[in-house]
Amino acid sequence: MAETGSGQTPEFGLDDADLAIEPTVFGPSAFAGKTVLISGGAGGIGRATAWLMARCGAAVVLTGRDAAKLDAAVATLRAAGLDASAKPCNVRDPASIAALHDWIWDEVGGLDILVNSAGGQFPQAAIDFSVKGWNAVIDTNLNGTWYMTQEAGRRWRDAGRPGSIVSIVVVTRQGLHGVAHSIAARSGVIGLTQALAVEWAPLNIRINCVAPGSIETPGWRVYDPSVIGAYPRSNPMMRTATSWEVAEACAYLSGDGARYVTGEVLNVAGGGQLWGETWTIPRPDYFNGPGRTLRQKDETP
Ligand SMILES: CCCCCCCCC/C=C/C(=O)SCCNC(=O)CCNC(=O)[C@H](O)C(C)(C)COP(=O)(O)OP(=O)(O)OC[C@H]1O[C@@H](n2cnc3c(N)ncnc32)[C@H](O)[C@@H]1OP(=O)(O)O
Ligand SMILES: NC(=O)C1=CN([C@@H]2O[C@H](COP(=O)(O)OP(=O)(O)OC[C@H]3O[C@@H](n4cnc5c(N)ncnc54)[C@H](OP(=O)(O)O)[C@@H]3O)[C@@H](O)[C@H]2O)C=CC1
Repeated sequence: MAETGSGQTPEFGLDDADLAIEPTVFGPSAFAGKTVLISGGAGGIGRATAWLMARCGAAVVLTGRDAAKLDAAVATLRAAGLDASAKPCNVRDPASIAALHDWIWDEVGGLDILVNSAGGQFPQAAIDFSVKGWNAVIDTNLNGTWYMTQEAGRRWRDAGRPGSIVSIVVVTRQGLHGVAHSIAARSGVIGLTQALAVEWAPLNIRINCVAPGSIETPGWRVYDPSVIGAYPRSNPMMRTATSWEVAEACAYLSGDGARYVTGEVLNVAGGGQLWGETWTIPRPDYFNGPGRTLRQKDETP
């Protein structure tokens, strides 16, 4: 891993110097003339998506809560000759989202693509969730994604312009345990995406989700090292992935190559949606035992 322009190397994942040179299947003009808003744009997956689309000609607008983190990301993108700007916003706060969109439409000249990458959760057994903890995760991942999505949709409708949205979720069907609040929130986002794909087709707005597997990013800091050590075994490819591998999926789904695709969830999980398991908390002993045969079924495991 190389040093970033700001001299900081993230504990996990690719840094800006890596993102500046990662090879891509997309051409240098694939997003020319497009403005792309990326929430969580200074985080791992959002930052990689920003670099990819900016390197392919887009004007990228980053948002997140931490202004200093956003400014540092923009400085490095600009130093590479790319078109980047940022404005802080809390996706849990509709007023700050409205202010962000006012600025984008007044100062940047409108919007073409929204990537909802702001999100996260903390690992905890569901039975121990507090009301505040549950609400924090639902508010960030479900409500926050909805507020951003609705605001973008309204502006595109009012301007008579087409739009495209990609929301980052998690693999909800199997494989990710110890984050039930996040599974609930992301299942909501997936249902919302399917509903909006139909309702917003007349507005010429496409909307899809990307469900990443084990992607090495700064977001991993909240997981125990023993848990992180098991991530390569969460999928049949037996490896973790880079933020760049998710960014390329975001570029495909949000761009013209996917012009006939809406309401989809693209797993970028190395097949982890089919095989493998990931505990974000240490795996309970119950699941480490040999299991029971039919004759033993009434015995204590
Ligand atoms: C195939 C598939 C393979 C898939 C394989 C996938 C493997 C990797 C798994 C996924 C990885 C990622 O998504 S990583 C990328 C995402 N990034 C993150 O998750 C970063 C961390 N998460 C966040 O920051 C989240 O946004 C979030 C938790 C909602 C932060 O919300 P807030 O800013 O409000 O946070 P806080 O104020 O700190 O906390 C609010 C309350 O939440 C609760 N809370 C917070 N942290 C807590 C904790 N560690 N333990 C208990 N409770 C906690 C408390 O009640 C807090 O209130 P008090 O009690 O009053 O304090
Ligand atoms: N990494 C992985 O293995 C996986 C990640 N994902 C999901 O992908 C998405 C991106 O994750 P990743 O890049 O890894 O994580 P990061 O933690 O690196 O990035 C998430 C970003 O979201 C921003 N954010 C969080 N809450 C808010 C908020 N209320 N308002 C605005 N911005 C917010 C944070 O910025 P700031 O602190 O400045 O607000 C942060 O930079 C998340 O939804 C994550 O859960 C899903 C599966 C696996």
